[in-house]
Amino acid sequence: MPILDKIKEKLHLQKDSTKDSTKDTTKEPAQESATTAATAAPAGPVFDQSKVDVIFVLGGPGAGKGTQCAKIVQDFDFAHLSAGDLLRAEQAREGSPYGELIRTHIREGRIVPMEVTVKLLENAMAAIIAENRTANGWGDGRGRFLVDGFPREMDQGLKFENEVCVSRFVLFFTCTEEVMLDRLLERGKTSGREDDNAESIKKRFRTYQEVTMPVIEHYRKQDKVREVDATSSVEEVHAKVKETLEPLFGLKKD
Ligand SMILES: Nc1ncnc2c1ncn2[C@@H]1O[C@H](COP(=O)(O)OP(=O)(O)OP(=O)(O)O)[C@@H](O)[C@H]1O
Ligand SMILES: O=c1ccn([C@@H]2O[C@H](COP(=O)(O)O)[C@@H](O)[C@H]2O)c(=O)[nH]1
Repeated sequence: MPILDKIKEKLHLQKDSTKDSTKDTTKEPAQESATTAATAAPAGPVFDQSKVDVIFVLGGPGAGKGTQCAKIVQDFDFAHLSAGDLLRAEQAREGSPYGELIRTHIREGRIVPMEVTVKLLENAMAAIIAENRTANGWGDGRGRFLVDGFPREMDQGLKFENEVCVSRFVLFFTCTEEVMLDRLLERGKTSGREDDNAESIKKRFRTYQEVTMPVIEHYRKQDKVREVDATSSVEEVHAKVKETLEPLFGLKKD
């Protein structure tokens, strides 16, 4: 069986609208299925953008996306989902049929087939929303997510926005390759990541330039990019991020 079909089958990629706690449930089931059958159109995003805020967090490898997301969740009521972390967890999960596929893609700096990543993100969002958090922007099917390191390619973004949730905007961290390389080589001394070595980093930079930068340009044309220079210290970068987010979301209440 082709690998993508195998992935779809194993991850149960057929839409399950019963999981959706944010959708309009007032329609009669018969009416719903009749509409679906008549138009055969996709059901639309699982999560309603008026209830669920998604910020895509992008920037080159080592720009500091993960570091800044960790700081954002200290100040704001967001849940942080790193696409790379979800993939590494799936890779390490005993019995996962995708372990080897994910490992080789990550080592080669390539993008894992989007079906896997989009489903992992959707599942993680659904699980967090089901917790019914009481924080600002949460509860009753609502939620706020930083989706870190995603979308890495245009098709991923389109699939996520068509099937999971439309994003609010992209938080884009800019940094020079020279600085990012230094950071990643330093991180590689302790991270245990198979892709924090000079050879993989070079490939990741190429993928970023060729495949991910067009995603930024796409959202820039829609005026959906908030850009932050990430070359300065962690605290300085965070201060700039805070200025961007505070008027929109308000600080966490202690
Ligand atoms: N502003 C900063 N100044 C100095 N070092 C930083 C800064 N931000 C992050 N770092 C360090 O650089 C390394 C990479 O940061 P981080 O993991 O946050 O980047 P990333 O963009 O998430 O990377 P990747 O895409 O590879 O996961 C880490 O070791 C982190 O501690
Ligand atoms: O949407 C995604 C995100 C990540 N990957 C793969 O994971 C590695 C590491 O990602 P980090 O964000 O640096 O943790 C990345 O190089 C890709 O190989 C992906 O395929 N799709």
